[in-house]
Amino acid sequence: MASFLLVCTTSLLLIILSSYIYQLLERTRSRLPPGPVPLPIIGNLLDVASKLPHRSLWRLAERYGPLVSVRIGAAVVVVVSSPSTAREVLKTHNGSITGRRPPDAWNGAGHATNSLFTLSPGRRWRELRRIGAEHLLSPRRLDGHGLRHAMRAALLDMRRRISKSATDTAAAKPVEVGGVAFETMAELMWRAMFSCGLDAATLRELHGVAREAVRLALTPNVSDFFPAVAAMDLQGVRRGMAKQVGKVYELIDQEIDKRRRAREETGGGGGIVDEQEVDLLGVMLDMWEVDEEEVDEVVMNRDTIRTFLTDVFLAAVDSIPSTIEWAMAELLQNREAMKKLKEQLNSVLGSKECVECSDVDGVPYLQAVIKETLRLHSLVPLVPNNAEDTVEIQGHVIPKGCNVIVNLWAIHHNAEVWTNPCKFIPERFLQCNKEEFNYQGTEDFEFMPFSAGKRLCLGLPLATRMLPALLGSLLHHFEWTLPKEAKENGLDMSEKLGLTLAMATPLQAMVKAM
Ligand code: HEM
Repeated sequence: MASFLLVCTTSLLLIILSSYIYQLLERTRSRLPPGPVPLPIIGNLLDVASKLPHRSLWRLAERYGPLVSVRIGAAVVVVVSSPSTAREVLKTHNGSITGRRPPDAWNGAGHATNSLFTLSPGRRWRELRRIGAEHLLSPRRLDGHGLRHAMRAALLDMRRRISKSATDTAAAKPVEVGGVAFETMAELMWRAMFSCGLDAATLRELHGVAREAVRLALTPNVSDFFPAVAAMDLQGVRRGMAKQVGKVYELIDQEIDKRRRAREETGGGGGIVDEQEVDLLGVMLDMWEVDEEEVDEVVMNRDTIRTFLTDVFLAAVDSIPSTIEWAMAELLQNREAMKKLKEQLNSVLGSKECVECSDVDGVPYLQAVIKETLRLHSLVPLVPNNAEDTVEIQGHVIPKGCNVIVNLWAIHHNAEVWTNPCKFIPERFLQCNKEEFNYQGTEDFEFMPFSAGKRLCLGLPLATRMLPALLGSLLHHFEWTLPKEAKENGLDMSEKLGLTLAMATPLQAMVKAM
């Protein structure tokens, strides 16, 4: 028995050693970008494993250069960390490096099958993306009557809610800034999707669901690095995600059923108020009905509707509140910037009851504060792609099937591009020509919080309208200060990475009505 065990152990060690040597030789032969030497089996897991991978990958780039390759379990990953290498991925070779390999979590409830975030750029992705960009989240639709009305209603509700805390001076308690922004965005999205508001219990439930779903979405998961064991879902991440996504599906299904019944009763839309017919669900149901008649071209059905609406809902209630929270945290610590911004808002808005998106176009410092927040706290720090063909970048080979991560956070902190990259200086966006730093992914690929190329964020038109309107509203109508404890001990600015990069300790602030 002992000799049998010895033979088994020796064989196992030999297999591990030879696969290790093979990996090293393969790396030299294949002209992969440089990187740390991988260990047997786990590869470079120890070099990159961290709760904040954008920072550990940034440190690797400082040592090995703007193109680094690492091996994590069975996967080869190339990390891109400079404007010039990002241009190669997001422009020159954009046709070949926009594939997706969805994290296993996204397979929960089959979500990845129809999710724009995880579909590879085939026909289904193209069609869903076109529908999203042209019909659902286009500037024309967002500036149309229905959505402008929903935005206004959500902002007025926010003002009312904060006013309650602001006037209750006897028991003045700090307000959770991200929570307020979450409620506003959730209300807005529900109105935009279904033309109805959310009751307090559903709002609370959705807050819990969103928090858990964004945590699970990118949780480091052994199933992603060792696909051979993925079916077991050892950490329960896929099951957890299925549960959260399932709750949103359930609420969306109820709205779909309600609307379909109403359409049947009124003979296909007649009698239903106009507002409902132009909301996102109304537009998607119209497409579904057309698709049902043309059986060959089915893109829209119950699955695609609920996946799309779940995606945009979660993206909006996570990304925009997190950005607002970071911006407020920076402004609360930088009283000069806060004062300057409030003065500009005051001179442009005067005593306006509600800040609308169109008003705040004329407040350059507000736009600069938002850009600087998105640079310093890059909300989506890492953009994952998959190479669908082998390509060559700056003399290195990126093999087909390899994961290619663009480290937007590292690019936004590149000291060759940004003076004092770790400091909050909104003025840097005022000193340059306006076109130079638009949001569409600049020509020089130095500032691109929404990424660039074919997979540029679909929510960009909504985000660039809601961010200034929301931040402008918070600041124009209220006076904000840090709670006593944060004033004395400093604010905890540490990060937590979920679907987006959020503040690890939710920001609390004292508020007074103006
Ligand atoms: C501060 C706000 C936001 C930031 C910084 C942001 C950033 C990003 C980034 C960096 C990507 C990855 C692009 C790529 O793969 O190259 C992305 C994708 C995406 N975003 Fe956003 N986003 C924001 C808000 C939103 C909102 C509000 C929505 C929806 C209403 C949204 C919907 C999407 C979708 C659907 C994709 C996937 C696009 C695709 O792969 O085709 N985002 N976003």
